[in-house]
Amino acid sequence: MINHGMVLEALRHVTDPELHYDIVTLNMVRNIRIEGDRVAIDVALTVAGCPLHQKIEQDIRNQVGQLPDVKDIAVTLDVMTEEERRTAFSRAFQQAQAKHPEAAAPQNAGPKIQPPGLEIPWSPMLSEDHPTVIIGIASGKGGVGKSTVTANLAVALTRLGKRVGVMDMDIYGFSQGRLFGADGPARANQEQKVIPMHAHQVHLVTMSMFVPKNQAVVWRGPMLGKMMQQFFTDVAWPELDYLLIDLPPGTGDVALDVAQRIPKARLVLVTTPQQVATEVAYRAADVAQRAHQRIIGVIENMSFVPLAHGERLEVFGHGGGQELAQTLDVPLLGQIPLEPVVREGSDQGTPVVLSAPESLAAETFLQIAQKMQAAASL
Ligand SMILES: Nc1ncnc2c1ncn2[C@@H]1O[C@H](COP(=O)(O)OP(=O)(O)OP(=O)(O)O)[C@@H](O)[C@H]1O
Repeated sequence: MINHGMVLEALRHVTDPELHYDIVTLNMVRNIRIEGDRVAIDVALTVAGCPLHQKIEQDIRNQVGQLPDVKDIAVTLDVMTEEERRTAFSRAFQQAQAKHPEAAAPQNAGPKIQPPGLEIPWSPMLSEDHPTVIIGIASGKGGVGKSTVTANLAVALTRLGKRVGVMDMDIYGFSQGRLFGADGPARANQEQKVIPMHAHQVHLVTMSMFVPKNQAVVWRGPMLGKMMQQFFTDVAWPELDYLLIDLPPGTGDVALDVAQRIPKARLVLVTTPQQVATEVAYRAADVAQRAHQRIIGVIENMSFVPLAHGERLEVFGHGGGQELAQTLDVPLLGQIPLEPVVREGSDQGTPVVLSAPESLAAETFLQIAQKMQAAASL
């Protein structure tokens, strides 16, 4: 005789291909009905039009089909309510924590997970009158050096005596851990909140603290918004003068979430001198401006290779940053040279501002940090 417990146990072997946890743990199984040798299962998917629904359905059929006496399986797929999605997300987050038992708090519990929701203030840091200045670092295109710029500006700000945090919201391409040479799973404090990593005087929270090494994150928009919320609510941020948020490239959900949920956040756009990069950056800026987000300046990265006698080799063309800044009517905060020391510093986990402080790039980062400070306070 099949019973409810046997079906549930079989379903524990079905994994959500995106969240990487089983569908029972994630609260995706809404209902199981058993009539003789017939089993009907109702499953709620995290988002509508989930492209992986066929795989989930097939896995359910495979697993439940292995139970003795099961002749017929009916699977009904629906979409989670907002409340169910929050629960699924929280559970995925908790599971990620549980996978690193060595990171557990003294009482052997993971960081507390607040059920995300508008009713809970994300963080006092977000209120307009809180002194922490929040700056999102954005780019239109990937690969223009946004993460490198974020890490170096953070370190440059500490050199100016500021207390700085970095929130790596570049969820798909998270790299801040590597750039800061910081590794290891999330650890929790007595209040069960995540303790940011601390490297080169910067407090850092990044996805690499929550996912196993080399595992890609394929969560979609709504989940990413929740992630950002948790990066505020469930992290024990210390007192900060600046919080820099490394945003994913483009104009995706996270950038819009920042605009809508953290209206006090300022935005800095990173581009290369190339026309195409500038055009894409402009589109990102356009979305930000329409969401009433204040852009405080443009940074042009990989502007030129410095040659002997002050000459410059403009590998990626000329003028993109200036043009973008003019179009947006904001200052061009600086032009960072393309220098091997920048990449080398990043690869070794020490941003160039510290690894080669005498380099032109390091000097430029410090100047930009000063200008950014001034621009953010206006
Ligand atoms: N000014 C520079 N000089 C030399 N190398 C640089 C410079 N800026 C960035 N790089 C190198 O370019 C590569 C891309 O940089 P980075 O990962 O910071 O880009 P990104 O815009 O954050 O990318 P994505 O958005 O795709 O994650 C890295 O290897 C980095 O070390």
